[in-house]
Amino acid sequence: MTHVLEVRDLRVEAATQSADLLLVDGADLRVARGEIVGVVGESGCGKSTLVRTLIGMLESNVEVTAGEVSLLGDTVLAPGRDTTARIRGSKVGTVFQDAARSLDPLFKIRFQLREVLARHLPDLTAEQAADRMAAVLRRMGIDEVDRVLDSHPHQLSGGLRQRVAIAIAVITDPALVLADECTTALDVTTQAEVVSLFRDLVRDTGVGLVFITHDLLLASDLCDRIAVMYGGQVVETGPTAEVLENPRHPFTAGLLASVPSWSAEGPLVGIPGSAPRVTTEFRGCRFADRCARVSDRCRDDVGWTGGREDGVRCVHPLDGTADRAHDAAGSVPAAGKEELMAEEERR
Ligand SMILES: Nc1ncnc2c1ncn2[C@@H]1O[C@H](COP(=O)(O)OP(=O)(O)OP(=O)(O)O)[C@@H](O)[C@H]1O
Repeated sequence: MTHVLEVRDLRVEAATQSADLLLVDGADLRVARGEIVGVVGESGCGKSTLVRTLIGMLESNVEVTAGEVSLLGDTVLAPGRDTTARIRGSKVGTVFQDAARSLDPLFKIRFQLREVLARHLPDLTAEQAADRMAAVLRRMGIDEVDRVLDSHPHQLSGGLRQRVAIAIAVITDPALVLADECTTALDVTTQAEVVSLFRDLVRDTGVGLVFITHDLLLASDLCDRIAVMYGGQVVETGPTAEVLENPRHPFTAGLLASVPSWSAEGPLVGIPGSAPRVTTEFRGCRFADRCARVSDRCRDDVGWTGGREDGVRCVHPLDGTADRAHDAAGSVPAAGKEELMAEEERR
């Protein structure tokens, strides 16, 4: 099967004054037509770098050093070849957390949508362009099409601005949409509306969606498959229900244990400590220093248990809910447990 998106063994490095950092390491991701794949993880795990790589918007000190990316079977990124910037806006639409990044405050929405069409679909007549603009806004659940088209971004509510930002991302009928924390700044009700919009859009058009979020509840609600990232690596991947109901990576279990509704039966436990700064010299599991199951083997390069499609990057994966329950309460290394106990006592 030809996938809409196929990312293979992607490695992205950043040169800084103190060290060469590894922002994304060996990442794989596949998205089929009409599929929603969630990329979840803590802040700083490399989610946005992955998105910026896919749309050719990396900062000047950041470079792709290995791996390949294909869109609809065509290689768009490989050693010595990068055409990702060319397909941005036409075959790949992007929605960012802040609609301000997608919208220009100086221009009315009508002008901004027309600009996108003029750049990517220059053969459309004025009438066809007008029809398309009205249709895409209606698809976004917007009734007052003319008012919105004649507004500047600041005249619209936050929720409406984000709908327009999504409209800009999809007006060219892209094969793939990348949504990077695009519901994070919205209130809960608007968040639910945007999630429902995405669900309908994917069902009706067959577009592939990569939904980047740190919110596991949102991901569980929307996504068909999930890739959990930690320290620049995808550490666990599979169908959403399997990953979230039976997590195998201790980090995934820790993440779940810190979500209130998942931990209803047990204590709510955060993951003490923070992710390591991963330089190109770094070896071994990125999560080792925060993991109760750590052993010497974790200090070597850690491969996949199971495939990269349905597997876990761990040498001591959890097995079943009993393990998970134990780990949720005990996933904290000794030092972390002391921290938690001290905090309890202070309270
Ligand atoms: N240009 C850069 N130079 C050096 N380090 C960078 C650069 N861009 C990102 N990083 C670092 O790479 C890591 C991954 O960043 P990224 O923004 O991809 O993470 P993220 O998971 O999207 O986090 P967040 O949710 O906070 O945006 C972070 O530690 C970040 O500080």
